[in-house]
Amino acid sequence: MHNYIEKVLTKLKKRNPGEVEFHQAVEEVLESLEPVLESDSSYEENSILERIIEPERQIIFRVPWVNDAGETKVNRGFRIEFNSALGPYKGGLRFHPSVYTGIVKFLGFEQIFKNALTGRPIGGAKGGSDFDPKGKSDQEIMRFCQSFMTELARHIGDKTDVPAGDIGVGGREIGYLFGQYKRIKNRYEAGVLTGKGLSWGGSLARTEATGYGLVYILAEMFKDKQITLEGKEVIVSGSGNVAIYANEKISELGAKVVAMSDSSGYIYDQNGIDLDLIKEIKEVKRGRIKEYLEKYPEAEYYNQCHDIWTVDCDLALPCATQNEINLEAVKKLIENDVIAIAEGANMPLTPAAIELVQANNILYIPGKAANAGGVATSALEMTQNAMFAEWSFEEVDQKLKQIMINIYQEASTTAAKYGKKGDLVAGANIAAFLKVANAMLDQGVV
Ligand SMILES: NC(=O)C1=CN([C@@H]2O[C@H](COP(=O)(O)OP(=O)(O)OC[C@H]3O[C@@H](n4cnc5c(N)ncnc54)[C@H](O)[C@@H]3O)[C@@H](O)[C@H]2O)C=CC1
Ligand SMILES: O=C(O)CCC(=O)C(=O)O
Repeated sequence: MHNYIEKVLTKLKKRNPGEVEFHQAVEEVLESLEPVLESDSSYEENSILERIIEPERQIIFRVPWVNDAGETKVNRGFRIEFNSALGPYKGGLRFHPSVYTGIVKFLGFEQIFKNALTGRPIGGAKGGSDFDPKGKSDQEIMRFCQSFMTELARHIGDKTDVPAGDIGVGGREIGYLFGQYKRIKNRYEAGVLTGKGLSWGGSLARTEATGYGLVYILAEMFKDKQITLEGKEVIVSGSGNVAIYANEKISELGAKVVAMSDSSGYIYDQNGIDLDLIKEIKEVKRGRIKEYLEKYPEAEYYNQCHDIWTVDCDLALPCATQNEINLEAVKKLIENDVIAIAEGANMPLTPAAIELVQANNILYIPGKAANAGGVATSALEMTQNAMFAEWSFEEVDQKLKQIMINIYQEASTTAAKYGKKGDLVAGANIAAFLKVANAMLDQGVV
């Protein structure tokens, strides 16, 4: 490993003890930068790595709220404003009990590079809370969101920092957050959040964008490799926003999704998953995936969500959460002759899993390229808000598709240029790094 990278990683671990997901995300990016650092010493001379791994601002705050039983609860809120070299901070909010600084920092760090790949003028950020939305009433969710925004409001703005959804934060939560922001600021600032409702500043196709974008980039890679999607059997983990719309688009293109999951287990339906039923269970009833069996008793349910990767498939689309595919899971996928893995989730493969995937020449698209369609469409939502315009579904979808094609081509050509032909991890990391690092050089020591 390049001395400079090794020195920075050692310092990172010392200064951010215990934040293992953050270490993992940084290590993956920095390791691919070796050819760049060797060919241009200005990054080292200007301490770009030391600066790029240090968030510009970290906000941690108390979120008190009252549950339906009248008890006062306290959660912790986070917003990590990581890098603004390319534009206002941009990235989602995650509500999940596992959220702590290490998770928010890994997600914020990934977001810097993902956002750079979209070609839109957006910096990187992430936020959230250790609040668990599971089992909470609508009123409890609203009170929590209002309390969360009461503090967050002072830190964000349409030209400062623009949050959106992530795990546990969808259209309902964005609505409550936006309502409270508007009330506090006494100003209709549509561009302060993305993922809004269609009648109050949201963009058509933002709901579908991450899942659709994932399939668009996969389709572009398959076109390049002359492989067809038609008839392929697919595993999509998760059954939330990304998973549902990845399923929708890949099915439309002729593939068959045979397994989906939630945090309690997974279902296998050899006839192909009935997506309308999944939407009903997850988007309307907010229920568990197991309820699928009530309509399709011949389908199978297993109560270990991680075992979904033992299902025979051609394509694996992890769309649930970080580190959901470990070495053991990848061995199983390879044994079952998987052709390609594309990451809808952020960092779903462990480092050992990625290494084995690459050693076996499995086609692989890393999350910061593969799931960039969501944030890219958020940037399109910001553009529409700034222009007081509303584009049609087809117009946004077409722009999204073109952005995903561009990301694939940029990652592929950059990989080849730096001697890593076919390695989209290196290609995506290097292409994104060059944009952000060069902007930082231009802007001086800030
Ligand atoms: N929503 C967006 O626009 C974007 C989301 N992502 C990433 O995609 C992933 C999913 O996010 P969303 O779909 O937005 O969240 P969501 O909250 O809509 O859905 C998450 C789904 O994953 C399931 N899940 C959680 N832990 C699981 C586990 N260990 N095994 C199986 N299923 C599990 C949940 O039950 C739920 O179905 C996350 O990694 C997120 O960071 C990435 C880019 C954009
Ligand atoms: O739309 C956005 O701003 C953020 C989406 C997101 O959280 C992500 O890309 O991981």
